[in-house]
Amino acid sequence: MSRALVVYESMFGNTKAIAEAIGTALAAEVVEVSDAPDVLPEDVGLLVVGAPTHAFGLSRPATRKSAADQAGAELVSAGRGVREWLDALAPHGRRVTAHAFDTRLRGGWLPGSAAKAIAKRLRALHFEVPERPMSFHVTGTPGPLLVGEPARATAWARAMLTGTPA
Ligand SMILES: Cc1cc2nc3c(=O)[nH]c(=O)nc-3n(C[C@H](O)[C@H](O)[C@H](O)COP(=O)(O)O)c2cc1C
Repeated sequence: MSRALVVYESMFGNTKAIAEAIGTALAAEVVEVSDAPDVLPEDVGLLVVGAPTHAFGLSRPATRKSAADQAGAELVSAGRGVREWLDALAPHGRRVTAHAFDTRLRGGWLPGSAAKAIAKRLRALHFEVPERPMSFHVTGTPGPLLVGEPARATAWARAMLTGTPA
């Protein structure tokens, strides 16, 4: 039977919390990006990928360093980011559905989103990406998430299973 896999990158733990809400709703394995497989397991039919928005897109070593300096001992992702993982991911040659999400600051004044960059890369890797990327919002760089965002993530994930937009 086909299963779901959730892969996340997170500096302060906010993207991790959203990934875990999605993972629970999908009964999926949830893995931090440094532990994510570079060859997608054969039985994965649904992939969900999330990362924090850094400098209008996906993190880079320099933005992760800046986040790590702020996070201190609380740092979650100490290794590679989703950008480097997707660069390393082997072609899978079969139909796999994928969804992209990010966390980002609330309000609309900053352009760009890591989720958009993830969706673009997933499509380039021949994943089926059926919907627009999804953003969940934090109140400041270290968080916390806006009240209700984990519940919104749960609803989004449930909608993936039924094919209805959240
Ligand atoms: C170096 C750096 C750059 C950032 N750039 C952006 C940005 O361009 N747009 C935005 O909305 N948030 C930006 N943020 C805020 C992050 O999106 C926020 O820290 C993240 O959602 C927290 O998730 P995490 O706890 O999983 O790391 C930035 C944060 C850092 C540390």
